[in-house]
Amino acid sequence: MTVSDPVVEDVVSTISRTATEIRQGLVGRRGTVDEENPSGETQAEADIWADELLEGRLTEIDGIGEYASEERATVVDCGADPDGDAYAIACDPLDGSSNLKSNNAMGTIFGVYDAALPARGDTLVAAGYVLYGPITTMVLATEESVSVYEMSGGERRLVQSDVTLPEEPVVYGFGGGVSNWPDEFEAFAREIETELKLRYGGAMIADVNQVLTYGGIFGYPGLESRPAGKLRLQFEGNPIGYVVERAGGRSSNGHRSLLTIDPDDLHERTPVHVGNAELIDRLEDRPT
Ligand SMILES: O=P(O)(O)OC[C@H]1O[C@](O)(COP(=O)(O)O)[C@@H](O)[C@@H]1O
Ligand SMILES: [Mg+2]
Ligand SMILES: [Mg+2]
Repeated sequence: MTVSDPVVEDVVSTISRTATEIRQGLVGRRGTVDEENPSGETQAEADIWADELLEGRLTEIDGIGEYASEERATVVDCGADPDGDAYAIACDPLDGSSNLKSNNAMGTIFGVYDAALPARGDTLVAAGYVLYGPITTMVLATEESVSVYEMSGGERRLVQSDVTLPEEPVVYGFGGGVSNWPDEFEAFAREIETELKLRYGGAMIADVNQVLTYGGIFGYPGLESRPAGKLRLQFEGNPIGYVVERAGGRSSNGHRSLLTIDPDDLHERTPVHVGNAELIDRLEDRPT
């Protein structure tokens, strides 16, 4: 099934082809390099490599005006104007790349914004992620629906359309470390852990995919030591918020939808909570 917007279709098929190469190219690129990304985190060899592959391909697409990623300081200008007819793409080339060491799941996240970056999440026209699990899958949310594809040989094959979160939540995963959680979040987490089953793997994409599959909640809260949390709004929070909201769930920074935050900076961080609406409502009901 192709996406009705031809530029978005071009982006999605380019990411499908590139993701297959990224997956194969992880072999031999598990080490870190002596560089930090704009968020001050040590980069893996694979982070830089995946970013360069995606940048090279996506900036060639007609109708794409900007490319930005977690791994580069500034927006790449590709000529067309995202405040006019063109779109802007924001990527997390490898989400969860610290899992390379232990060979656990990782992903590639993308958002297609109809605005110059940094942009609000409610200007997204599509967003999704590739999950490098035992099977490489893509979850794609557009204005029309949320679909799941299995990827093989650079092609994507639809396996589920009109995806919605299961009504009965089953799993939860919260990042950041209990000793670093603010008291209010800890109290919420204590409640949730008596109701749901823990699933936390250290790659947001893999953890969110469990929430989408089984129902539940994923959160990376603001921390005592870092009130804005760890995850980045443009590359992680917004795309994942868009996917989960399109699938009938909710996203939040603890107070309101991630998609309604006016960004000040390309690399700004935000607390991220996504999942079944009833659970996100309960989280927001607690004063923080
Ligand atoms: O190691 P922690 O604190 O649990 O952090 C895990 C979180 O960090 C991330 O790995 C950050 O993403 P990157 O790997 O793209 O920097 C998330 O995927 C994940 O949810
Ligand atoms: Mg990430
Ligand atoms: Mg990353």
